Amino acid sequence: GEAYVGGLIGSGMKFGVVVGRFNDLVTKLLLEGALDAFNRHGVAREDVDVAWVPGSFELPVVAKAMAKSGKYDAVVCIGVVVQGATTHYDAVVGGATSGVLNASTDSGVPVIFGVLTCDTMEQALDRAGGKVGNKGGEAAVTAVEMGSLMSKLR
Ligand SMILES: O=c1[nH]c(NC[C@H](O)[C@H](O)[C@H](O)CO)c([N+](=O)[O-])c(=O)[nH]1
Repeated sequence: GEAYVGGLIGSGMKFGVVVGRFNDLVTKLLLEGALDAFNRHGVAREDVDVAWVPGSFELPVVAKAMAKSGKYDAVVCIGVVVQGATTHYDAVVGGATSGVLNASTDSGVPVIFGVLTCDTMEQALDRAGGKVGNKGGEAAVTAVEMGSLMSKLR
């Protein structure tokens, strides 16, 4: 039987990125990390389209539109939800999580969940280029691997 393996070189592939403006002190760092990772994995800057939305709750509708456009090998969603500062934390996280999953499974295009759900802003910053790494960069590499894998399944 076949062994399908996604590669980590994204040259010639196209990606969409949807970024939440809420907590943009951190989401900007996550986006930078994603763009840097795409570059390091051979993706040309002009092959990455970036859309900004007000918050994580708005990520799914734009991610789904990008995925269904047929223009992208994969879509990355970037957001930050901080429990300590959010009265409706569960609503935002729940909506973003189920919405992003639906955008992916409904369109058949990988939509990568790069939404930080942290207790404190410090934890979020640690995951946006701090001592824990950059989750935006990790989401971009996941997008390259998934885009590559999907192209082999067609
Ligand atoms: O991305 C976030 N959106 C948040 N709210 C906005 C939400 O995503 C929608 O933009 C808003 O509910 C309008 O639909 C947050 N808080 O509420 O704290 C948050 O921490 N992170």
